[in-house]
Amino acid sequence: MAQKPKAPAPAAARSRARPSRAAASASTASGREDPAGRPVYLVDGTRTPFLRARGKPGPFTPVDLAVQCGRPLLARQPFPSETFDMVILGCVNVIADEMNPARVAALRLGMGAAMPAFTVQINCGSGMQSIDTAFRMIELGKADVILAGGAEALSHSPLVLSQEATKWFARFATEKTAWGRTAALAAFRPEMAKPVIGLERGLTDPMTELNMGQTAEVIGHIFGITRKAADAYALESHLRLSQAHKEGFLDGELIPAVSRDGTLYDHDDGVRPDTSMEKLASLKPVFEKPYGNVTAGNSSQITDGASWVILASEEAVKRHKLRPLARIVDAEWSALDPSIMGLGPTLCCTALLKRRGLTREDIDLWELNEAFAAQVLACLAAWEDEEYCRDVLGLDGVFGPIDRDRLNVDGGAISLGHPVGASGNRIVLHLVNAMRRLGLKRGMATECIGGGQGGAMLLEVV
Ligand SMILES: CC(=O)SCCNC(=O)CCNC(=O)[C@H](O)C(C)(C)COP(=O)(O)OP(=O)(O)OC[C@H]1O[C@@H](n2cnc3c(N)ncnc32)[C@H](O)[C@@H]1OP(=O)(O)O
Repeated sequence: MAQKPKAPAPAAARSRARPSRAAASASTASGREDPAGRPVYLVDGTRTPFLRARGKPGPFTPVDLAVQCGRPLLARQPFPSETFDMVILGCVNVIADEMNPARVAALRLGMGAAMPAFTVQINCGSGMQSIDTAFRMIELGKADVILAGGAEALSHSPLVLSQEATKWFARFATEKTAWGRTAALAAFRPEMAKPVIGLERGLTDPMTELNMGQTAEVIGHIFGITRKAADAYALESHLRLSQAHKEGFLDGELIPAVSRDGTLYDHDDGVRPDTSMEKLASLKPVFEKPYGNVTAGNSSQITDGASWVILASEEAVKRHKLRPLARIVDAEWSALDPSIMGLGPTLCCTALLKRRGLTREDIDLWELNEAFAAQVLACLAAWEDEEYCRDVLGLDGVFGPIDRDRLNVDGGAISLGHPVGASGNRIVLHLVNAMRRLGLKRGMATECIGGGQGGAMLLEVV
């Protein structure tokens, strides 16, 4: 069993009944029978460079990002864009002039006025949910070719005002007399102008009032993840991504973007090849001061970016002579206490493998979204913890270790950034490309989801 850290428990954990390894009342959708429908293939995909949010709105809105990597993707297909049956886009922070960004993106991509499109929002699971929804539609014979993506511009996140402010604006707008408007004006209080979702971009769970970093502190504490282990994980993430850039491992997947003023954005700008354990150790905890372990260096970065994949049925693959990259085998979603949301991957991956009659050893490559180093490491520790595996995952023995050489081999959200609505899509796309490069067969992409959920997708290279 992992050692408890010497520092006091994070305030987030002390201030409420601290969930133990076994306390998670968790569920998965695994009761569902496998519909054993038509095979579904991932045939292509692209993403934009991931660009750090730098305190002011960046060069691209969510739809701009979706269009930037969508246009070259559509252009390189052997069929016209009207062939798509549907466009599905994950986006968490939709901006006011891009309501239903899926549809706005489809129109701006020139996919025709008759192209149906909808947006999905399940926080950090949005970009993977779009793939799962497309997968199920094709599997059930409701569609043949779907464009499924995720787009997020955290630098453009709208500021959301309180219900009190909303009521005040409604009252002011509907007062018909000068006296009524004056009375409404007199009722305005400056604190009403304070956004309830502000520059922290909705990264606080509304039920527990813990922000995402605090939830990482909680599970890091439960599983005894040390600061040194988290920093070492973060350092490796930067080294792996910078190596992947150097070796051209991201070519084909990463598409440069050009802003309206003509500036070219052709690389992920969050990666720090020059970081070191010393530099990481010097950073102060951000979410639990002064004893926490989660810092700017071992957290995912706040970033803008988009990613698309194309899914196709077997018939569509034959008809358009497409080259499938992988088959989507199955997907699974789980839910758990929001204050330990980071453990979501342990539930859905375990349930998914069980349903498929597979074990951890059958998975050649893993992409586990790096929300926080402490969160990734807590998942790995949970899978090796007998009590957790028995009481929460319902296993007879431990799930077992995941080899670091098979996990996030080209870095992840700590070095690359985490545009929340896009990341789930990117990890699926990258998993497929990395498996093909390494000559591997079966991979799992998984992510924790703010609000207390987890998502997992199983793919096989064809
Ligand atoms: C379900 C889920 O997926 S939950 C996850 C959802 N996403 C999140 O919650 C986002 C989590 N991340 C964050 O909130 C933010 O990145 C924070 C609050 C941790 C940090 O934000 P910022 O302070 O803006 O980060 P920033 O990148 O500016 O780094 C702060 C400092 O650390 C330094 N730093 C950061 N990383 C490193 C590094 N790897 N090496 C050396 N220095 C570093 C920076 O240089 C900077 O120093 P400076 O102020 O002297 O320039």
